Formats: sequence, C-alpha cells, structure tokens
Amino acid sequence: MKIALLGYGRMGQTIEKIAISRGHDVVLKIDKDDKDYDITKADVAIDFSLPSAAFGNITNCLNNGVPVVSGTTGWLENYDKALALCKEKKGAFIYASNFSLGVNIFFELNKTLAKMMRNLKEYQVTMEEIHHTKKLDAPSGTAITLAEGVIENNNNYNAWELDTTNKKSTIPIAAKRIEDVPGTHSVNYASEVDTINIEHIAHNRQGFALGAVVAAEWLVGKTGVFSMKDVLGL
Ligand SMILES: NC(=O)C1=CN([C@@H]2O[C@H](COP(=O)(O)OP(=O)(O)OC[C@H]3O[C@@H](n4cnc5c(N)ncnc54)[C@H](O)[C@@H]3O)[C@@H](O)[C@H]2O)C=CC1
Ligand SMILES: O=C(O)C1=N[C@H](C(=O)O)C[C@H](O)C1
Repeated sequence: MKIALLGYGRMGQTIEKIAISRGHDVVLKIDKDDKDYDITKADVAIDFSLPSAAFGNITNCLNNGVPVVSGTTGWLENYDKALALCKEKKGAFIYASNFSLGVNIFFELNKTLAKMMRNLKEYQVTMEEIHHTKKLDAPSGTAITLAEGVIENNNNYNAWELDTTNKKSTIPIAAKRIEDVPGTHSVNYASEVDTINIEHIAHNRQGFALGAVVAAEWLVGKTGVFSMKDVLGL
C-alpha cells in the first residue's frame, strides 16, 4: 500500500517504521511547510498533525478521493463537517482518539463498568490523564472518549469538565503533564468506604502507531465513516 503521512512528528515517524515493517511504501511525508503536494499519489493517508491542521488535511484527502485515517485530537468541533463531506464524496474515513488495541479494550471495559455503577449513587466518578509536556490539547481525546462512554451508559452523568466541578452530574477530568509520559488514563469511582479504579498505561507510542496502520490497511477499498470498534471487531 502507498501511504501518505500527514504530520511527521513523534507519531508520524513511529508510524513510518511500522508501515515499512509491514511491507508498505511511505510515498509522502507531509509536515507544516509542505503545501503543494499531490495526495492522490497515495492509496491511503494517515493524519497525526496538529489540532489546527487536521480538518484541512482530512478535507483535502476526501476531496481527492483518498481514504483517510486521523488520530489527531483537539479538532472535533469540525467532526460533523468531516462526516458530511465523507458522505457527500462517498469517501472513507476513520477517526479515533486512541488507536491502540489496549485502549480500545479499555473503552469497552469503561462502558461496562459505567453500566454496573448506574444504581450505586454512593460512588462518584473522576478521571485522570497524564501526558508528556509537549501535548497541546487538554483533556486528551482519549479522556473525552472515556467520559462520553460513561455519560452514554450511566444516567447519573451528563457532562464532563476539565479540572474540578461542583456538580455531581459532571465528570471532572484532571489533566497532568509530566516529561516523556506517552499516555496514562484512569477512571475512578470513589465512595466513603472504597475506590474502584481502572487504568491504562501506554509504555510507548508503538501501540498507537500499529493501530493506525492496521486501520489504514482495513479502510482501503471501503466507503463510509468507521471507528476502531469496526476495525477491531469489538
Ligand atoms: N489517536 C491516537 O492514537 C493518538 C493521537 N495522538 C495525537 O496525534 C497528534 C500528533 O501527535 P504527535 O505526533 O505527538 O505530535 P507532534 O507535534 O510530534 O507532530 C505533529 C506534526 O504535525 C506537523 N504539522 C503542523 N502543521 C501541519 C500540517 N498542516 N500538515 C501536516 N503536518 C503538520 C508539525 O510540524 C509536527 O511535526 C496530536 O493531536 C496527538 O494528540 C498522539 C498519539 C496517539
Ligand atoms: O498527544 C499524545 O501523545 C496522545 N494523544 C492522544 C489523546 O489525546 O488521547 C492519545 C494518546 O493518549 C497519546
């Protein structure tokens, strides 16, 4: 497969190594100063760029009939427009806040736990995410997906907020920034007598990168908007 990398930073470079090891050709490596390139050289594009750049990159792919996988976080105010464009152009698109197999299993575990806690009013949920100091967005896309997973499955909660909140129906998300941490997420249900805690710790970026390449392999030849749940059959 001919792959275009849109964003050649920490993730773009990790994805390149994994793509090559799986027999793919990286035909374009696009970063912030690359403007005039022909995206149709690629069979599929993988976007890990910046919150401010992702929507433009996705739009360019969909307008040119190139399937696109995006892992960039912090651009979701434009997500519905990307879906509409994908439908209009009969294109192929996957966004995931986290492409790792482990986190996608963790997402399902989070939803199951949220259902189990529905009638247990003595517990209050909080979330924490820890990332490296270069991260631009907070809370992380993964933490937002986790919060949405609780809200959809537990009607004691209807919103999330960064840091603290006074409302019992709002999930507080603490975002910590510590040098070199690839990504740690925890969901905690605390009562007077105990705490139930589930946690995912990424040890490096390999899992995110492998998931993005597997998603790209899966997407080529399909039409529609998909999620990692579709790719992994979860
Ligand atoms: N969904 C997932 O599994 C994961 C998502 N991420 C997200 O991916 C994004 C990138 O993360 P990193 O690689 O760590 O960041 P990074 O800062 O190392 O790389 C981003 C690169 O995009 C470049 N860029 C800027 N404007 C661009 C444009 N118009 N087109 C193409 N590239 C452009 C930057 O110059 C930079 O080299 C972030 O939003 C991060 O939250 C990161 C890891 C996993
Ligand atoms: O910026 C990162 O590094 C990461 N971003 C994603 C997010 O915002 O959830 C995924 C992962 O945690 C690493």
